[in-house]
Amino acid sequence: MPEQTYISKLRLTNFRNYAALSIELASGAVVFSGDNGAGKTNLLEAISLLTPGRGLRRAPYADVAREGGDSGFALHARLDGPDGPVEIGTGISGGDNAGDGGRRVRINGAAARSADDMLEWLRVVWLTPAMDGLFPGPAADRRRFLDRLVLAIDPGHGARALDYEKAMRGRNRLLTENSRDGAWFDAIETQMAETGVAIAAARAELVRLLAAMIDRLPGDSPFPQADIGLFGELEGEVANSPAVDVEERFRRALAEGRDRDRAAGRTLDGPHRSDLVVRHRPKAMPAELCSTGEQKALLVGIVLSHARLTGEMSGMTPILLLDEIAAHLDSGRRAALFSILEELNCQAFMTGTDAALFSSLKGRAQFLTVDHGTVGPTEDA
Ligand SMILES: Nc1ncnc2c1ncn2[C@@H]1O[C@H](COP(=O)(O)OP(=O)(O)OP(=O)(O)O)[C@@H](O)[C@H]1O
Repeated sequence: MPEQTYISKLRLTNFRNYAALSIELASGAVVFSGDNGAGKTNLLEAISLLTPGRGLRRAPYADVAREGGDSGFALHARLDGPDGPVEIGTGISGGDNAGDGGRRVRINGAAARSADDMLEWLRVVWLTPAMDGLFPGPAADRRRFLDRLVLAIDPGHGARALDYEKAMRGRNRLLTENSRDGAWFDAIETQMAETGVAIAAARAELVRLLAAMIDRLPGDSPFPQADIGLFGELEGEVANSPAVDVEERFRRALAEGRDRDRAAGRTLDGPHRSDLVVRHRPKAMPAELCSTGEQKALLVGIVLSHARLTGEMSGMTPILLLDEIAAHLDSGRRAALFSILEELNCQAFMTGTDAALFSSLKGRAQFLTVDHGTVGPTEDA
C-alpha cells in the first residue's frame, strides 16, 4: 500500500488573482466551488507548479505573476507524508528580469538543484477541460500527456526529454544553416540516438505497466477500459531489440537522412513524432470517434489507473487535480469517481461552479468556496 502524501497547507503570494492567501487543506477530497473567474483553476495551477514544468496551463511565468504586483510570485506548500512534513517553495522574483532564469525551488529551506528534485517528495497529475480534445486533437498534445504520465513514475524522464530536444534543435540549426560539418552532425546525432532510445524505452515501459493496471479496472466500470499503444518506430523497436542495437540503427538513419531533412528544414524521424494510440475497448472503437462523454470517461479511467500505478511504483500516493471534473459526468459516474478516489487514498482537488454536484461527498470532503482571490469554508457543506 503506498503511503499517503498530501498538501496540508498552501500559501500564495502575488499568484494570478491572489495577492496573499494561506489555506489549510484536508488529506482526502477537496472541493473548490465558486463563480466563473473566481480563481478555482488558479489554485490548481499553483499546485501543478509543485512538479517540474510550467504547470497545467503551460503559461509563461510573467502571466502567472499577479497583475499590479511586482512581477514576481511565490507559492509555498507544506507536505505531509511518509517522511514527515516537507516544506516546498517555488516562484520567481520580481523586477526587470522576472522569470528569466526560470523559477527557483526550495525544499526544506535549501535551494534545489533543479525542479526535478520535487519529484522525490510528491507526484502531481491533472485532468483539465483543455484535455477534452486530447484524442481527436494534435499528436503533440498526446505526446505531452504521455510524457507527463511517464514522468510521474520515472523522474529521470524530464531531463532525458530536455536533452533530446536540445540536441535536435542543434541538428535542426545545422540543417537550416546548410552545414556540411560531418563531425558536428555525428556528435549531435549520437546524442539524439542515446536520449531518443531512452525516451522510447521509458514510454514503452509506461504503456506496458499502465495497460496492466487498466486491465484491473472492472469490465463493468463506468470508466471503460482503454487499449493503449504507441505509434512510433523507436517505441516499436525497443520492445523487440536490445537498446544498443536500436540506438545504432537510429543513429545511422539520422546520418542517412540528412539530405532529406535538410530539404524539410527539420528532423523528420524520431520520438518527437510518436503518438499515443487509444481505443475504447468495450466499444472496439478508436477513442477519437467516441462521444465527448465517452472520451472523458476513458480519460478518467486512464488517469485513475495511472494514479494507482504511480502509488505502487513510487510508494506515495499522487496528488490529483481534477478541474471541472463533474461537468461531463452523470451522477452515477460522479459517485463512482468519488469512491475510487477514496479507495486510492489520494488527495484530490476538484473544482466546479456548483458545490451541489459534489453533494454526495458531504461529510467526506473539505468544501471551500473561492471568491475573487479569497477562499473560505463553503456554507451548508
Ligand atoms: N496574472 C494575473 N493577475 C491577476 N488576475 C489574474 C491573472 N491571471 C488571471 N487572472 C484572473 O484570474 C481569474 C481566472 O481565474 P480562474 O481561471 O482560476 O477562474 P475559475 O474560477 O477556474 O473560473 P471558471 O469557472 O470560469 O473556469 C480571472 O478573473 C482572471 O482575470
